[in-house]
Amino acid sequence: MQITFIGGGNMASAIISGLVKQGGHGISVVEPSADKRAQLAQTYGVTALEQPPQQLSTDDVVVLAVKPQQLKDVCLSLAPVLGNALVVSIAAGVGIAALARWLGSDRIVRVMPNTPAMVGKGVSGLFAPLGVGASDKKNAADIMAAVGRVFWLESESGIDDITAISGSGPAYVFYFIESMIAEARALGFDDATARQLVLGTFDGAVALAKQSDLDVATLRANVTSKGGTTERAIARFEAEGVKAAIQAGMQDCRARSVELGQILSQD
Ligand SMILES: NC(=O)C1=CN([C@@H]2O[C@H](COP(=O)(O)OP(=O)(O)OC[C@H]3O[C@@H](n4cnc5c(N)ncnc54)[C@H](OP(=O)(O)O)[C@@H]3O)[C@@H](O)[C@H]2O)C=CC1
Ligand SMILES: O=C(O)[C@@H]1CCC=N1
Repeated sequence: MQITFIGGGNMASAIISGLVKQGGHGISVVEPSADKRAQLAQTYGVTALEQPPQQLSTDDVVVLAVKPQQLKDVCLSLAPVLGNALVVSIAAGVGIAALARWLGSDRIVRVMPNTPAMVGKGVSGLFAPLGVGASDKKNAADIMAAVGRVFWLESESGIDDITAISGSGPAYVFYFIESMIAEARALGFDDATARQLVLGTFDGAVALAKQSDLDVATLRANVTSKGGTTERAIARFEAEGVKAAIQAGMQDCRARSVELGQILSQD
């Protein structure tokens, strides 16, 4: 596959790193920053361009990896050279109808990836409208499968849903990790030890949740001895509304995805 990324920032780099490890693809990246171009070429051995190619072919796949706010201008400038290339947009919010209007093509798949793609542990939600063919869907899924797990969504609003779960989710997890490391430091552990204690705990808990036949609520109950220490911590979390805050945060995240789509898709 010949894949051209438009935008070589955080998420594009994460996907490119997985594709390069897999091998067998021709990858180029269009990126305005000279420093980022040099870094991408050096780290991944990809072709880094300042401007999009003069013409794309029907067999090409173009991955739109710029910020949602940059997407309209990027699509309008791509339209004359796009030909009939398949477009994969990883941008939050902006819907297929607006993309199709700006690109003059509806051969589009939307994807919501996440940054653990960088280490091959990404989770991506994909949506393709009815007119997109099976081989285009397979190509889009193959790109994302190179960096992790792939889930097809039945409706485009599923992209907003999954943004609130897995797209933004790594930041929620890092927030929890950061909070625990800060408290471990406050208890007197040095930075490296605090990090190992907390990351080891996450690693172990996730591995146990994946391997166990028990659901996570039971696994939590198994740590929580009656009258013991964990019970106090969980009681404080509940009293402070931590679970409700996490759920409300996810709802706000989803609402922002919808709002971005409404604001940025107007014309
Ligand atoms: N980060 C994440 O966890 C996730 C991000 N996404 C989506 O991925 C997209 C990219 O996000 P992210 O990688 O974090 O953002 P970044 O800002 O890291 O990357 C965007 C890149 O696009 C470059 N750029 C700007 N204008 C153009 C242009 N005209 N042509 C080519 N490149 C251009 C930017 O350069 P410069 O900095 O010089 O402006 C920047 O390097 C967003 O739409 C986001 O919604 C989706 C899922 C997860
Ligand atoms: O914060 C954002 O808007 C992007 C989309 C999902 C994760 N990062």
